[in-house]
Amino acid sequence: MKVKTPIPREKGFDKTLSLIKEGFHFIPRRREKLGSDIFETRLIGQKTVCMAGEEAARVFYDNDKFKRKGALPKPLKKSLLGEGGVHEQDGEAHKHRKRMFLAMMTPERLEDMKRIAVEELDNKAIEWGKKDEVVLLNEIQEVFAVAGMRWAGLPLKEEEIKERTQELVDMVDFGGSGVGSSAASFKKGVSARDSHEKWLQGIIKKVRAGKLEVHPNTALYIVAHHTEQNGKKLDLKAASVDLNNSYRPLIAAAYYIAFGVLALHENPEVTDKLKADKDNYSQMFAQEVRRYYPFAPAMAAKVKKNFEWHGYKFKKDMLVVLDLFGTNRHPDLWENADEFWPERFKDWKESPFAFIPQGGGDHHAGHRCAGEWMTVMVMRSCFKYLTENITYKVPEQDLEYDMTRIPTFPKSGLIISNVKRTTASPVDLMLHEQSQTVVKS
Ligand code: HEM
Repeated sequence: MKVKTPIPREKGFDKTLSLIKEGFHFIPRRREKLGSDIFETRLIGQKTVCMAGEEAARVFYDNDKFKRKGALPKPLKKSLLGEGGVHEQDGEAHKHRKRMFLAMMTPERLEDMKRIAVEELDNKAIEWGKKDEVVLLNEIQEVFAVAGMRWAGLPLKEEEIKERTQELVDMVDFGGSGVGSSAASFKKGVSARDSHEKWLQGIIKKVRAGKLEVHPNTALYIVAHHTEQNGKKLDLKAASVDLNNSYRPLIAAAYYIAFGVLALHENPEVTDKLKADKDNYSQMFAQEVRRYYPFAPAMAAKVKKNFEWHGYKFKKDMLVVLDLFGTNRHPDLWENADEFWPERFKDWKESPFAFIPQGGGDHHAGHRCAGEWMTVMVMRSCFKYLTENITYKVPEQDLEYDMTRIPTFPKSGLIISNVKRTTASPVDLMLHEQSQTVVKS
């Protein structure tokens, strides 16, 4: 990690507009220009420290030094994350709420998720075979939306699928940069959340009243009956936000699937390696997709109490932003960091602070993503399905992706054509693959 002391300060006024314009490039460019992995700037009208690298992530995920209350920008809360959920809890309240999520992620339930996702994918592939071409990102978003809602135990009617899927997509992708999307698309994200939460609240009420029976191992049951530290059930709003948090983020993994198919297209030798799956190649491939391709650019927190680090005084309530994407591409941590090379994960010395596409640190004690194991398992199975169970072509299209858009994806949405199912059922795929249910980082 390169640290210049005193910590450099970016000249000029508030840089929020530059952040919106530059997206994933905002922090990495300034680290380069200022020659330091920590620098000071101004964002949303306040002094802000931006930082990147393993050492920075270790400090950022120290619960004694940082808190989440007041750190998340309002647009993100209103659309993507919701208000009153696990993301903005701190201390014991956070640990207690996080346990609720981790109780859903048992090995059996993760296997369930994988099975359901492959089933939905196979159903879709039957439809794809009847069409000239399909936009893979949209198709996988629907696969994951339906799989997530089924897995969570929600009573989803056939005629509701399109509407509920669109709500989930609008919450995650509100039409451009997550920070700087247009007012109209942001409004779409907010109204999608309102409608979805209202639907969930109705369902939770029925479960609590004993009018809807649901298996006790499902997210729906666990959230509906979860009690807070004060012994009271979660209030209905928070319950709907966190129930949504148990499956909505799977939509994010659809972007990784589109990027993975792009990687397969650009590196044709990878397809055979994926099929052979020697040394758990599919695991290495999924990890490299998460490392190399952009999804979450950064994470924000506020200083909990004054401390000094590298001679810099971090003052209580100061805004600090960790460069997630830049850490995954940091040259100190990754050889040829800007190359797509799954084999790098073969002898990788696992570190919970060097590889942080879904946050860093400890899943139980900190804010690291509760769905990381699920993400990797589902990604592996999808990539294996797409290479072993179907054949397809990638026609001429615009495969560029815009690094100022958050989330970003190949501009065409990744069109595939001439889809043919090569096996009648994906059952072999599911049986022969032993899942890794614990991904250390
Ligand atoms: C591509 C897939 C995903 C990405 C890129 C992603 C990314 C992230 C990131 C960056 C965080 C914040 C870490 C922090 O606060 O420092 C997070 C937290 C979280 N994620 Fe994910 N996530 C993904 C999939 C999932 C899935 C599938 C689930 C659930 C099934 C999930 C549930 C959560 C929850 C509940 C939190 C809050 C954890 C906490 O605050 O303690 N995520 N995720």
